[in-house]
Amino acid sequence: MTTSWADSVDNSVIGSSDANAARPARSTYVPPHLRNKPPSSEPPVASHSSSLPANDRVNYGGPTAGSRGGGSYNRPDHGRQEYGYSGRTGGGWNNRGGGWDRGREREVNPFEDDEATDHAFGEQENTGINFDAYDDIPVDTSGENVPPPVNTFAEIDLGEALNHNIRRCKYVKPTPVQRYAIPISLAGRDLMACAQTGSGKTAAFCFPIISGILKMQHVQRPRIGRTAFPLALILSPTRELSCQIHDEAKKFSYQTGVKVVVAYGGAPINQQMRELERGVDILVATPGRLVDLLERARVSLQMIRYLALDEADRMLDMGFEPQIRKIVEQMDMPLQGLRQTMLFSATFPKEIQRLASDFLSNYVFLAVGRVGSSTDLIAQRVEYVLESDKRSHLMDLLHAQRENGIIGKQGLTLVFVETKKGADALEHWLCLNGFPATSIHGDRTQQERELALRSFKSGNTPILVATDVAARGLDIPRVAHVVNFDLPNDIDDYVHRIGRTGRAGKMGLATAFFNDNNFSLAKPLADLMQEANQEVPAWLTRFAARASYGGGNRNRRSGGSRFGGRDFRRDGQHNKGPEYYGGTGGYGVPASYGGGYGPPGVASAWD
Ligand SMILES: Nc1ncnc2c1ncn2[C@@H]1O[C@H](COP(=O)(O)OP(=O)(O)OP(=O)(O)O)[C@@H](O)[C@H]1O
Repeated sequence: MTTSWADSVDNSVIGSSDANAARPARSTYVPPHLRNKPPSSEPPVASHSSSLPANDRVNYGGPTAGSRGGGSYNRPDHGRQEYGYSGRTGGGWNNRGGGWDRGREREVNPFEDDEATDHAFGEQENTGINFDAYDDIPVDTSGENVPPPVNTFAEIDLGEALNHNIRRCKYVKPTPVQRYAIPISLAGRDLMACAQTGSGKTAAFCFPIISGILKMQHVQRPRIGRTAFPLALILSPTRELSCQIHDEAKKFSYQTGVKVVVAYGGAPINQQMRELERGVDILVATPGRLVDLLERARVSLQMIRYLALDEADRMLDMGFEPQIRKIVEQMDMPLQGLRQTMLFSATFPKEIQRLASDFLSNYVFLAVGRVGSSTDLIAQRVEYVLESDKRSHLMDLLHAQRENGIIGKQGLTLVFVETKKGADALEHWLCLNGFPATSIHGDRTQQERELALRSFKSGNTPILVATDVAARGLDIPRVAHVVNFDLPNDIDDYVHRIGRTGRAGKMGLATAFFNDNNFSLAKPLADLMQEANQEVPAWLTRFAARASYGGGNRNRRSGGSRFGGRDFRRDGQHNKGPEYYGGTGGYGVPASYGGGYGPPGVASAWD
């Protein structure tokens, strides 16, 4: 029995280095940042003895063995019972209850929404995937004893339940990144994977995690107050992306018994804490909200077996690195080697690769496609447009689209701007001019952000004006056109932005408005377009030449080899000190990277 705060500190589990170790029950969990603190009369963390079932996974064998501490998970689905906000009823919060209908304790069918959407858009199946587009894609792996790739899902032992969900997702065969990354991860190897936008990275890290959890035997988790002990942690830089990964992971783990929970900023934390109390195997989170939950002792990372960072280069750039280090290195997560770590992105600058290697152990580096580049599926146009002409130019584009019938439900347009104010103003102006638009940026409430995204996805407002908060990861079907109304400062941001179209083998169009203010982007943009077999206008080539001579190019990919993603370990310089990163040209002057994400003050837009 815990009698005092000091006792609870003494009794707490301190820095487990053995993720497999079963811990004796304690009544109060003390988060690592509070351990060894002097006793206080007011414990900062409420001590609750709880009879709630812990998340023990004992002998869980998949769909046929479907039982766990809290009851059977293999109940037939009885359809989606809406509670909370559905978007159709208006008001309130989107309920992301981990896919459970609490009223009836039944797992909600996550595929129902897809079926409804397919029906609404007259689509029967995922037939748009053009795998031929990927056939001659270059693939590069490095590291010791790299496990060989597979050609089909059947070749991989993912388990019947997961295979069934893959079929439900209408995934017929693995995409190239999945062909390589899944066997590497299933072999237990750490992985740094670069693959082009829209190429299926989410499944590439979710499948091995879910399959690994299903294979775990006798995992006994501590029963400590209200603390949740997830087995896997997936971190992503934005709230919307975390929600999307959560939705995908729920589909992949439907009726497997694996419980997925999401925690992100801007939404009520109490609701998320309640969900965590009900049990969690895979926690998908944004870093800020996770740190909050860790400090409140509502989550402990001591049982983590799998750590995945999506958009890993973004997660390790200047804005997020301290939070990520805190989560991974200063709380109670097992050390690298004792957990499996997977880092994924479409872009991986070398200085970030070096930082990332701190989190990895004997890892495999995988590059699929011209990494850091855009896919050939996106037709890229760049037009010289003065600041003062941008609105009328956009209007011309939209009118042309309307005439060609590619606006509305079947053809969504995503317009990127530099600032939150700029997003509001452009949205307002578009609406005034008869183009239904909405916007997403860091100054909008989370409810507004989620509502805007839903309205855009459904085609109700087929134009979304966005800041970089929507640049990464979001998988919105039917985005036909991405307009860079304001170009970003960083070429990697450009790659991610235009990657909101041309996904999963489908074609897309990206138009950029360029003017003298974008001088520093001229060379990397021209290089990138050339790499992707796009027509580079003569005036841009001239800008690029001037930029190379005049030192105007401070962008990190100025050296741009044809195969942009290379394992930095191969350079033989990765043991060098900081001077390596201060080199001229090529990758990385520290002052330039991160520049694309704006000053530190705007980082909140990403949380
Ligand atoms: N094997 C597959 N077969 C068919 N479709 C797939 C397959 N794998 C993934 N997809 C679909 O491809 C789309 C893009 O996948 P995903 O969002 O994981 O891309 P990504 O590589 O993470 O992109 P980004 O770099 O923008 O984050 C999704 O709609 C997903 O459902």
